[in-house]
Amino acid sequence: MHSFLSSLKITPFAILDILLLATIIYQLYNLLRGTIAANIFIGLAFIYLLYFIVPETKMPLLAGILKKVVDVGIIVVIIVFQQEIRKFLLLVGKNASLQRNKAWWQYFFGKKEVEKNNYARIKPIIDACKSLKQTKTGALIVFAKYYDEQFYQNSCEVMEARISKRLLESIFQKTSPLHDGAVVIAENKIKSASCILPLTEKTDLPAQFGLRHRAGIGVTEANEATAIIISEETGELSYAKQGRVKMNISFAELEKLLNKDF
Ligand SMILES: Nc1ncnc2c1ncn2[C@@H]1O[C@H](COP(=O)(O)OP(=O)(O)OP(=O)(O)O)[C@@H](O)[C@H]1O
Repeated sequence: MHSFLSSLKITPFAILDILLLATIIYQLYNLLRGTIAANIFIGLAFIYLLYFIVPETKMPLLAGILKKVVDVGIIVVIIVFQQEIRKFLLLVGKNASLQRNKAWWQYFFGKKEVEKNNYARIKPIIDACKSLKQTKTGALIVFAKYYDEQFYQNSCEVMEARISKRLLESIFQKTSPLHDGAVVIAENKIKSASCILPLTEKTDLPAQFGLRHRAGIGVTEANEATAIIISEETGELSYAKQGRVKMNISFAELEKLLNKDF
């Protein structure tokens, strides 16, 4: 035991190695938590475990089949977890560069100035949400950190419009041809409206969550995006980020969240 411990060298790289691995496992856990993919992952982990146990029990047929399954395991993992791998890579790549830009901006222009600019940017959105809540008009507003043309444009009406309270109100009016689906905001513009988004596959959501909420959560799982969901039934505001949702948030909370994320 002593010689085992003394053979372990704790170098800075070993610590970095452990920290990186822990971060990757944590991000994977976040991506898979509460989804069907989590059950598939457990199933695959179980098969992998059997692959190690069965040869010890001298059952050649089962061992042979398990070996064949594990041999093509990596291909199975890539196919089954295609969406999750995409989300994970997006998270690793795009988020890192965005945070860096924000930090540089704050360094040069000071935090106060950034907050002031941000408030001017988010005010029309908050005002629109207040009015939509009051009139119980259902709405879904997505804030995409990167506007993935391929992802959004196939299912959306392209807008490229300046953000304004009245425009957002008009889009979500029940008589508007664009009211069905989501508005996507990116690059400080309303990029598109009437977007059909992927629905979350989560099975542990509140019973009152229908398609609008599922789409709002789904888009934040598939993309580097956040979403405001206004319920037509109750007028309640929810905020989705990285596949998780905060329900019944106040406007003060919304302002804080948008200040941070938009
Ligand atoms: N895939 C989708 N992408 C974007 N929007 C969608 C999608 N599917 C449905 N919607 C929007 O959700 C509306 C239907 O909402 P539904 O009543 O099922 O949702 P909900 O989550 O219960 O919200 P509410 O509380 O407003 O009823 C549709 O009219 C449409 O505008």
